[in-house]
Amino acid sequence: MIRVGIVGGTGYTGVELLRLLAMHEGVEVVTITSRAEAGRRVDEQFPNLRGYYQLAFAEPDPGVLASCDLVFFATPHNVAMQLVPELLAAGTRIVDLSADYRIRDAALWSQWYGEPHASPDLLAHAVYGLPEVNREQIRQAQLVACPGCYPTAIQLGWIPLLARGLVAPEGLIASAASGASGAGRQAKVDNLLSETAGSFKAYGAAGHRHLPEIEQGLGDVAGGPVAVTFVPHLLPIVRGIHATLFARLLASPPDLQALFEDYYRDEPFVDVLPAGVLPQTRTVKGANRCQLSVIVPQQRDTVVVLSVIDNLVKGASGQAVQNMNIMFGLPETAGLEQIGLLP
Ligand SMILES: NC(=O)C1=CN([C@@H]2O[C@H](COP(=O)(O)OP(=O)(O)OC[C@H]3O[C@@H](n4cnc5c(N)ncnc54)[C@H](OP(=O)(O)O)[C@@H]3O)[C@@H](O)[C@H]2O)C=CC1
Ligand SMILES: CC(=O)N[C@@H](CCC(=O)OP(=O)(O)O)C(=O)O
Repeated sequence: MIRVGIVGGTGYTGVELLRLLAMHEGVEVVTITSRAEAGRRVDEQFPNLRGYYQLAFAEPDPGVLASCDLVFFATPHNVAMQLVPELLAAGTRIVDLSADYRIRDAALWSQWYGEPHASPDLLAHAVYGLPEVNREQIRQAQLVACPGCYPTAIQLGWIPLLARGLVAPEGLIASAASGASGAGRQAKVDNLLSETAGSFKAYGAAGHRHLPEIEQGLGDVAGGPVAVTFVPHLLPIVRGIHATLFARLLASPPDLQALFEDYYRDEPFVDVLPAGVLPQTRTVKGANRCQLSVIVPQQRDTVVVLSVIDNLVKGASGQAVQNMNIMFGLPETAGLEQIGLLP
């Protein structure tokens, strides 16, 4: 049994980790933290978990966390980076769902996150936890930085085209939309039902903090710099991301449907839909799955990729469990076989 700790158990990604790990036979959750709810039973706070956990929330205790084989951080940025150095020194492995270790360049991180990085020396040791790109490095990693939700949907859509050098790397355009759970469980006026329902809007259009992460990851795949225009939107749904990705083809392309199917043939959690079938957020809701379609509208020189994920599963907690499975030599699909909820 892998002894697991979770820091940040009362956010949406924390409770989603608990839901997924309850079905995972190789894991025992030994501690789960919340400062606000310390002492309260987990299944009292989240009745969907009744019968699965006997635990109560606890204050984060570095000693208890250091006794775990693996600690998940499901916390806002600037939390993991304070505790991770001590836990790594104790031999505990880390999967961080926050942005603290996603960007290799500490100055670039500070520019987008607005504060100095607390453990910049560890950035070079962190492995970016997108298994479809970094599976081999993840196996040995002590510290895995789980990708953000938009970066997961967007990178998986463009990777086959950039890896094969088929599109112009400097002119990539991503229009993506997220359900409101992407903003977390903190109370904010912008996320009230009456602010979101029945409406659709862009936000962060002048620059979103996921941009440097997307450009870094795609640059690694392309083998050189890429430039992305990224505009996120807020969808009046709870879960789901839909990304519409535009890129200019450099030459008359090969059969792109066959290329995508071939590229992701052995990936358990990336599903290239048949030609003519377009993805929907509801078919991946609750599932650790990215569904993709590739199209060349009007047979011109722009290729469009459509990519959907559940932001809380393949975009966060499911991907975190996938990383844990790889790190501990378990079947990659363990605990992650849920089918999307339709409708
Ligand atoms: N929501 C999503 O779709 C996605 C989120 N992420 C990332 O995952 C992380 C968690 O997101 P989400 O679950 O939405 O966040 P929430 O804001 O909903 O939850 C935050 C959790 O962190 C705990 N926490 C906050 N501050 C501290 C602190 N200083 N020390 C210890 N614990 C703290 C809170 O508990 P308490 O304050 O009681 O201790 C709470 O349990 C974020 O970094 C987010 O960016 C990544 C991908 C997708
Ligand atoms: C709808 C919504 O507000 N989404 C969030 C994305 C949250 C996320 O997952 O990003 P990190 O993991 O990098 O925090 C946003 O745009 O800020």
